[in-house]
Amino acid sequence: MTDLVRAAGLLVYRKHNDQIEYLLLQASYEPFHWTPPKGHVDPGEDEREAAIRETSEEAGITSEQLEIRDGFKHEMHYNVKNKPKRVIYWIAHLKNDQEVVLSHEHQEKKWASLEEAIKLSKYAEMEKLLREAQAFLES
Ligand SMILES: Nc1ncnc2c1ncn2[C@H]1C[C@H](O)[C@@H](COP(=O)(O)OP(=O)(O)OP(=O)(O)O)O1
Ligand SMILES: [Mg+2]
Repeated sequence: MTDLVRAAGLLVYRKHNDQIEYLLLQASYEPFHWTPPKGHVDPGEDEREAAIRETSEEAGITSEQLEIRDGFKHEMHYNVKNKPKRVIYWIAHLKNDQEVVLSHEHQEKKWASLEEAIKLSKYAEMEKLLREAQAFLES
């Protein structure tokens, strides 16, 4: 699998009035899709390091502000331009309610409930991640 594209991200959540909200970012390029902060794994990096770095770059949230939850790791696969892509996600709790700062790669941000997040992200693989995360967080 030499041409597997490796990416990783953090499904960042906060609790607002007892409701879990997930951070989604909208790409500033077509198809203007919504995903959690994530991106490609750099040479010499592992997935978890890449997930933390991308969250810092894309949302301005550093690891000190996050608690990455033990016991949850989700792998998803899809094709981009006919090449297989694998994205590994962890769940991370945003401990303080600080401002999300976008990079040029995204044009909008949203703190979304489970159902809002499923609608925004559209993809079946994202719905699976979100439902699994919600079940984990409610257990
Ligand atoms: N879960 C998914 N299932 C199917 N297609 C998806 C999914 N997420 C995104 N896509 C689509 C949207 C785009 O057309 C294309 C690439 O999107 P994406 O994987 O988010 O990479 P990206 O290059 O925009 O960002 P990144 O560098 O953060 O990985 O795949
Ligand atoms: Mg990205």
